[in-house]
Amino acid sequence: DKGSAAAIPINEVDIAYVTPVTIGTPPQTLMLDLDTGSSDLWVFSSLTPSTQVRGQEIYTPTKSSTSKLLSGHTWSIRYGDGSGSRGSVYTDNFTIGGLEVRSQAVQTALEVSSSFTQEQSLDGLVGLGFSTLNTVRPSSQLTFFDNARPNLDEEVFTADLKYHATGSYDFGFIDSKKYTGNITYTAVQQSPGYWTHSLSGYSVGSGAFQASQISGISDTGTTLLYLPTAIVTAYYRQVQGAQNSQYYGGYVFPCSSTLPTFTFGIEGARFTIPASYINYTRISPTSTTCYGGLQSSSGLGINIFGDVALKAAFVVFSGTNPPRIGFATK
Ligand SMILES: CC[C@H](C)[C@H](NC(=O)[C@@H](NC[C@H](O)[C@@H](N)CC(C)C)C(C)C)C(=O)N[C@@H](Cc1ccccc1)C(=O)OC
Repeated sequence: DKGSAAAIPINEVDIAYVTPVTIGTPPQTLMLDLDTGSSDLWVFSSLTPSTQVRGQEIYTPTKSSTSKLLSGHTWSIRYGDGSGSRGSVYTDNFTIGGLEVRSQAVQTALEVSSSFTQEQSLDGLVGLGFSTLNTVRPSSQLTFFDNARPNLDEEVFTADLKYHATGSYDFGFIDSKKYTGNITYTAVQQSPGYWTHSLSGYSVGSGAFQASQISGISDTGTTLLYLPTAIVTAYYRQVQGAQNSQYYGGYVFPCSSTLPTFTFGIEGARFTIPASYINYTRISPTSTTCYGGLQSSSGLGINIFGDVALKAAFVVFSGTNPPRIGFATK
């Protein structure tokens, strides 16, 4: 078995990517954020208070002949950006890109935080982290990937996220048309449940490569790239007028500044993030001050290789034993 689906940016600065999925019988289509940084599959639903729904598509379990309440089960999740949601649980048929899982746990939101209400193009998340992170209690549930794995041609899924364009997620196969050269794999530490791995180092612009093991998580659900302060300050030292703003909560610079590229290593391979990906967004529509796509991880307690980095590569999440992650140029 295998599947392939679009990864569509939800706004003009790629703040997140959504993928069409179908749930239930007859199929209900929702646009969900496939998130390797968490492991709950939750959706806006008919149980979500209408005051918290603003334009999202909802899943209505009572309209599906194959839905079943997972009685007595609840969930509650908090993300690194402070957002969160909680609710009850159904099982139902769930399909991404033609790949179906029967009796997938679909977590129906009874409450969502305001940032989810405000994001009207995002109808929920599909957690693709390791199932150990799932928050359903009293019994935790398996991710879509863990449920699909026994039927997949190959125990992998791949992410081909694109800058200001639609990319794709593939399940069960590696599409050789989507990358160039070889895939470089590196070991994954699967506890506590993120896709945790190391970079072999970095370079700023045409500067020398600094070899150093930098551990972090590859997280398709996080927009930006968060690295240790020393690396981030070395980068912005090359940017005219850059400053670390308390007010804006990170590095900002004049939008007209010339930014260097940023290169990260995976084992012996090198991946270069174009300057345009790091010139992330104006701090307001009419401002000439811009916010960087590379920020310090010091407040997070974890380095996060988010979309700004991932969209510079073709990424293979391999559920083999032991798990590993692969990067290729494209
Ligand atoms: C089950 C909880 C999941 C795994 C949650 N995962 C995350 O927060 C990770 N991914 C975050 C998501 O990708 C998020 N950006 C999706 C959007 C649409 C809201 C972060 C760390 C990159 C987590 O670790 N939450 C922390 C809260 C946290 C994390 C980081 C920093 C500060 C606080 C927690 O509650 O752990 C039990």
